[in-house]
Amino acid sequence: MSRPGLFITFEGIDGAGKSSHIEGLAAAFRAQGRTVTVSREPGGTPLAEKLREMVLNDPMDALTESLLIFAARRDHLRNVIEPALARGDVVLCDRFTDATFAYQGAGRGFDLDVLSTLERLAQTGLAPDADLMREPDLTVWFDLAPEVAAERLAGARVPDRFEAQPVEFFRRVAQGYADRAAAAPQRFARLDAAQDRHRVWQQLTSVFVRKGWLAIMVASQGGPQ
Ligand SMILES: Nc1ncnc2c1ncn2[C@@H]1O[C@H](COP(=O)(O)OP(=O)(O)OP(=O)(O)O)[C@@H](O)[C@H]1O
Ligand SMILES: Cc1cn([C@H]2C[C@H](O)[C@@H](COP(=O)(O)O)O2)c(=O)[nH]c1=O
Repeated sequence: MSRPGLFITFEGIDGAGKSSHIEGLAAAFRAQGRTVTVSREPGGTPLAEKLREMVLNDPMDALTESLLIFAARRDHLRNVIEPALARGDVVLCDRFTDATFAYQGAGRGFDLDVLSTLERLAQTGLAPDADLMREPDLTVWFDLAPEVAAERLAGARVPDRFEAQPVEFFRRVAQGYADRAAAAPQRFARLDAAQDRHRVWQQLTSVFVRKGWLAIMVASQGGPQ
């Protein structure tokens, strides 16, 4: 019997530790016989990856940034996410629309109502139910103090336009995530991302075990190297 697709997103400020765990989680789902699509935003299609390069590197105002991000998102939904969900895949996506509300909304101070309008335009009319606005089934929020994230990233790579922002920007972004989580507590799972990698992995997999999406045996075997 085919299983319904699952759309799972990973959120948090830069350096919170999301990427360190996504492949491990994909392996855990595959070990249970699920087909997994791993992707990221902005990005995930050739067009969206081109838009990502611009958003991360070229100077622009917050409206331009938001329009490009939602354009990338629609292309990603049309060509990758919706087809994968229709096949019954588990889709693991490094960031989605909560990032737009946190970074462009809370971080840059851009109008949240305009973002909600763009969200509805970009995320509706693609699923089998034409009226459905696609949203994640679960959003895992790696919650970490901006000062700790900055320490983790220091010297790790050349900073992009976002990573180069001051710590005050990331305080606003972190508050943006907290507001999103408070508004949708059923969808969000908060992890204490200040713990070491192994403990973060344990927190992460226990969320999926509690939901009945991963077996305890599979969850306890994987994890960070
Ligand atoms: N629990 C942890 N404790 C200490 N360091 C960690 C932990 N998790 C990840 N790191 C390190 O912190 C840095 C950032 O991790 P990672 O790239 O996974 O974060 P991210 O949330 O995906 O960041 P970004 O969104 O900016 O790509 C990496 O150098 C990684 O090795
Ligand atoms: C989806 C999305 C992303 N951003 C920002 C957040 C990050 O700084 C970068 C992506 O880099 P990562 O290393 O892949 O996490 O883009 C944003 O500002 N708004 C968004 O909607």
